[in-house]
Amino acid sequence: MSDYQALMHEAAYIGGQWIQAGPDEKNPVRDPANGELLGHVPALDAEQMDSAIDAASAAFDEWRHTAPLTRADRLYAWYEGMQNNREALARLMTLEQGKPINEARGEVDYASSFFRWFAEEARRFRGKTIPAEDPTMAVGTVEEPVGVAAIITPWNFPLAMITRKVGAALAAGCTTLVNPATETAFCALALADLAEKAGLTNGEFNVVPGSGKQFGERVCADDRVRALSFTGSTEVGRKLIEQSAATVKKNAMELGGNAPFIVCEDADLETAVDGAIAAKFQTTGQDCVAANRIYVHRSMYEDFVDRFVEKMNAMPVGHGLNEDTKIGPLIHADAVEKAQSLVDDARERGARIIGREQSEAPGENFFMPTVVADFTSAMRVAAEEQFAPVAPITPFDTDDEALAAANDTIYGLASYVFSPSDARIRKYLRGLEYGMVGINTMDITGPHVPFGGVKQSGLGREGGHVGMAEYLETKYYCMGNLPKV
Ligand SMILES: NC(=O)c1ccc[n+]([C@@H]2O[C@H](COP(=O)([O-])OP(=O)(O)OC[C@H]3O[C@@H](n4cnc5c(N)ncnc54)[C@H](O)[C@@H]3O)[C@@H](O)[C@H]2O)c1
Ligand SMILES: N[C@@H](CC=O)C(=O)O
Repeated sequence: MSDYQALMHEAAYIGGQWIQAGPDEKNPVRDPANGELLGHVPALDAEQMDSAIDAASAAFDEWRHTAPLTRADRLYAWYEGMQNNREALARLMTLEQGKPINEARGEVDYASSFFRWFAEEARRFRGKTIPAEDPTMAVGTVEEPVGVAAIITPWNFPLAMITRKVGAALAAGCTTLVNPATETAFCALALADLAEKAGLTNGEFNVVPGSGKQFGERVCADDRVRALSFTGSTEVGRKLIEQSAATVKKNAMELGGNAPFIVCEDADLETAVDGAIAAKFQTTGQDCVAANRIYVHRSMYEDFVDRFVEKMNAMPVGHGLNEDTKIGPLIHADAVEKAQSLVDDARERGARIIGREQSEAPGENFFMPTVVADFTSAMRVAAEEQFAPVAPITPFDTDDEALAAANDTIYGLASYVFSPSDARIRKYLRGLEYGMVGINTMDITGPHVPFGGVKQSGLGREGGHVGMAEYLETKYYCMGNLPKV
C-alpha cells in the first residue's frame, strides 16, 4: 500500500467512528487527468446526515468547556500530522483534484498553516471591559462559541477550504460538520484520519460526504446548527442564505470572484507578466482569486501580450504527478466545454484568440491555455468566472477608465494592481470595490490575513485575527448594585 492509500477511507467520519454507507450509496471518485477510478466515497442519506448533527451537537458542551490550551494542542497535533504526511496528502490531492504536485504540496502547507494559526489564536480571544456610566456597575463582554457549525466546501482547494473554516471553528469552541465536494472527498477523509490521530474523536470534527444539496437542506432546517459556512459559487451561496433564514443562522459565505488585474503605464513589464501568469494559471485557473480580466495600459499592451503568450506557451500541460507539469486537467468535461464556449463567444464578438491548438490537449478534461486578447465588456469572459486557463487581456488609456471597468461586476473578491507610484496605488486601493487588493504581487493569501469579498462575493472574513469571529457570539453583561470603589 502506498503512503497516500493509507489515508484513503471509503467511509464517513462521524462521532469519532468510521461509518460505512450501503452498497448503492457510494460515489465514484476519479482521477480527472485520465478517468481512472480511485475509489468510492459514501453518499450519506438524510438519516445519516441527521445522525452527524446529533454527534456534533452531543459533543458541543464538552468541547466548548475544554480548556483553550487543550483545544490548541489538538489543533497543533493535527497541523503536525498534516506536515508529517505532506507528500501523501499532496499525491492524493493531485490524483483526485488534478493540480500539479508542487501546487498540491503548497496547498498542504497552506492548509495546515490554518491549524497552527488557530491553535495560537485559540488562547488569545477574550472579552472586553467597558467603562460603566454608573460607578456601582461593571460592564463587559465575554466571547462564546456559537454552537454546531456546518461547513460546505468545493473541490478546487480540497484541504485549505476545510482547514480555514474548521481551524477557526474548533479554536472558538464550536463543533463541526463538513460536507466536502464529492470530487475531492478523499482529501477530507484523509483529514479525518489525521484528526482521529490528533485526538479529535468525540464528534468535534465530522466528515459527512454526500449530496451538498441534501446536506444544506438538513443543516439549514435544524435549529441545533447555529452557523453555516460555505465556500463555492455565488449561485449556491444565495440559496443557502435563503434556506438558513428559516433558523436564522450565522452565515459565512466565500463565493465567486471576477478579479481584475491592472497593469499601469509605469509598471515593470516583466514583474507584471510574471504576476499575471501566476495569478491566472495556479490550480489551472480554477481559483476564486484567479486573474479573470487583465487590463494593461495601451503603451505596453502589445509587448505584454507577446511576453504573456510566450510564457504561457512554455508551460507544460499534463498529469499533475509529473514534476514539471504546470497546467493540469480541469475537474470535469463540463468545465472544458464551458471554457470552449467562453472562447467561442469572444471570438465571435471580435477578440483575438491566441494559444496552442486544443487538439494538443493530452486528455478530454484538459484545456490548452489560451489568451483572449482585446476582450470587451460585451463578452461573456468579462462577466463570468472562467475557472479555466483562459486569460482575457485588453488595453486601457486612463486610470479612471481601468477603475470603472474593474468595478463593473457583481463580484468583489480579489483584485490586483501593478504600479510603483504611491499616489496611483492609493487611488486604486481606495477605488477598487474588492475585499482584497494585491499591490505589485499576486501572493495575497495566508493564515494571517482576513480573506473574503464584498458585493456578491460573500459575507464575512476567514483567517487572520477576525477569522474566529464567524464562530463566536459576544455576550454582554452588566453587574449592578456593586459597592462604590
Ligand atoms: N471565495 C472563496 O474563498 C472561494 C474559494 C474557492 C472557490 N470559490 C468559488 O467556488 C466556485 C467553484 O466551486 P463549484 O463550482 O464546485 O461551486 P458549487 O457552488 O457548485 O459547489 C460548491 C459546494 O457546494 C455544494 N453544493 C452544490 N449545490 C448545493 C446546494 N444546493 N446546497 C448546498 N450545497 C451545494 C457542492 O457539493 C460543493 O461541495 C467558484 O465560483 C469559486 O469562485 C470561492
Ligand atoms: N486561492 C484561494 C482559495 C480560492 O479558491 C486561497 O488562497 O485561499
